Amino acid sequence: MPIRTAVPPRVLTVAGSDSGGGAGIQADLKTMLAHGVHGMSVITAVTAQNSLGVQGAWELPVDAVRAQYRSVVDDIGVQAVKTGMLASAALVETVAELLAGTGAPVVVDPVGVSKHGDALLAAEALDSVRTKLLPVATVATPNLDEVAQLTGVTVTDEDGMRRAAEEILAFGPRWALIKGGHLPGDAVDLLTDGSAEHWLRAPRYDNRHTHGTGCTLASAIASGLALGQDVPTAVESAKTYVTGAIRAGFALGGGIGPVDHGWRTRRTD
Ligand SMILES: Nc1ncnc2c1ncn2[C@@H]1O[C@H](COP(=O)(O)OP(=O)(O)O)[C@@H](O)[C@H]1O
Ligand SMILES: Cc1ncc(COP(=O)(O)OP(=O)(O)O)c(N)n1
Repeated sequence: MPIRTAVPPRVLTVAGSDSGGGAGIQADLKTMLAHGVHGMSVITAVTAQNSLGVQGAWELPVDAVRAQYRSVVDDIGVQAVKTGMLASAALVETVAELLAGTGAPVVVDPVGVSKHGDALLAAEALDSVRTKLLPVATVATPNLDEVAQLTGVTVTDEDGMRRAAEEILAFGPRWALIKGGHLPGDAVDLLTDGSAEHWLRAPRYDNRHTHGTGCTLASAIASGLALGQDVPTAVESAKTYVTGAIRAGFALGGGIGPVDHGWRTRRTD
């Protein structure tokens, strides 16, 4: 007797591997599993990484990235894509060119620097992110450091988040989600398409184990879009998921532990 007949939506992450399992491809696939979609990956770079930082990083050749993408898209198909660490200008441009033809919604997390301050994108790739990658994004999800790198705007308050969103939207994504996770006070993010404004507010959890927050949020948004949600609904629901994961983040190693991607299955209260 067949066990199941329904095929889950397929979501692709194009990102780097985090050996510690807290961010990157590993966070993305766990988040996708938690959302009931089928997660797939195009690995752009391999990092040696743990709770203390990034000890090494190696990019894959452009041809290896292209081949992984074609393998997945030409046979299996995708309902949404998320991008993360792209490492170099050549990889940013290759991925942007591939994504321009997908037809699926694309969530771009313009990963620049890890929480420990390790560079995950070459400085000379910033212009390719602005001119090639952001124009193909359905939603771009910069944190405030990435806003500063990409636009030169230093955000210190909610008005600054509005200005940052305008600058990011000028590069061409349909929606900008400016993450205010690095500001003090409540964890407030702004989602806007230039007309509608959605403020997402959550309590700030005083938990140092927050490795992988940005990857988790972007993958949860991509999962929601693949499930057929509109952008504001997918972002609201992703915010609820990442907030729960941060609240449940746990200590691993001697530094910053990961958020708990499985919090919905482990919570008892
Ligand atoms: N301590 C915290 N408590 C609750 N939410 C947080 C906390 N830190 C970050 N967030 C939220 O996590 C998400 C990811 O934001 P952020 O940490 O700024 O991204 P990144 O990992 O790219 O630096 C955002 O929704 C942000 O508001
Ligand atoms: C391989 C890899 N990709 C992305 C990141 C950054 O992830 P993020 O979710 O922004 O989490 P923090 O590094 O800020 O904790 C990464 N570290 N590694």
